Amino acid sequence: MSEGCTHDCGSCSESCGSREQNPADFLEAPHEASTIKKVIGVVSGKGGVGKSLVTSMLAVLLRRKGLNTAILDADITGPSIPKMFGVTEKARGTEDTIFPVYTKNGIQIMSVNLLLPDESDPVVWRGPVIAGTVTQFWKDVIWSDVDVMFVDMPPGTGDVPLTVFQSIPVDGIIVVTSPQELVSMIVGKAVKMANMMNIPIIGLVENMSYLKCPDCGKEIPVFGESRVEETAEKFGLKVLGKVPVDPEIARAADDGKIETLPGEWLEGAAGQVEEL
Ligand SMILES: Nc1ncnc2c1ncn2[C@@H]1O[C@H](COP(=O)(O)OP(=O)(O)OP(=O)(O)O)[C@@H](O)[C@H]1O
Repeated sequence: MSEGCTHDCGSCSESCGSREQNPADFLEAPHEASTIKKVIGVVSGKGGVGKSLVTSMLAVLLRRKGLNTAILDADITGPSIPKMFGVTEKARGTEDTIFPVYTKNGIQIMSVNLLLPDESDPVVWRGPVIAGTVTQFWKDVIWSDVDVMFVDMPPGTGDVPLTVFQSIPVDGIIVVTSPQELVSMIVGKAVKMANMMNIPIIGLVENMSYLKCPDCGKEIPVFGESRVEETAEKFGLKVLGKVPVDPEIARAADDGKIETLPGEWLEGAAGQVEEL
């Protein structure tokens, strides 16, 4: 520690033993030909709660409003974005740049599945390689004139999501939960991670929240009563939307037709992202 240390590491270049790393120290610059105005991270406590569905629908809804949207699929070991959009074309590139693939409605996407020779090939890489791939998607891809980029994060709050948050300048986080989960614990972890990174949480989205009876319209809580409101209140967060369990949603996601879903349950969430 230098004499007269003010403990403000941000304004000092000395590499002393008590230096505290600032999250901004690890940020990577995007490709010089990229323009990205806003970056939103979408996280979940575990896999399969619908994080990719929520990411895709938000990109679709904002695209319908005329914004240029993009999805960086950071879920390297479980990439599902290209499948949801029915994109099978491979990404092209040069020696040191990669071009995203455009969906039918003009959303730019980049995913490891667009680079693998066969999309069913498993990715059996270790954490640092996975995090490095995500960073490459940020640095080496030429993202064209993007108003809002969504980053579909790897599930959980472990090492890989942490590294991703350190290297990409995320403006806000959306946490996707489902009623089957220990919501309070998951949201608590996401809040801690967001605080460590100095990134605001925009709010919570509950997926598979209820099933709407096709005959009487009653909302049935198939996976148990939702606790998302009380959790949101506990952590001072907003509930941005609740998505029902719906065979139409499953069909659209699995058949690559996510852009045809109305997606009205996430209009509020899309509005919040637009305002950020
Ligand atoms: N509300 C819903 N109604 C019906 N099916 C849904 C709903 N949400 C998600 N699904 C289905 O569940 C599957 C998993 O969804 P999704 O890929 O979005 O989850 P995920 O949290 O991103 O998972 P992972 O992190 O493991 O990739 C999808 O195939 C989709 O068809």
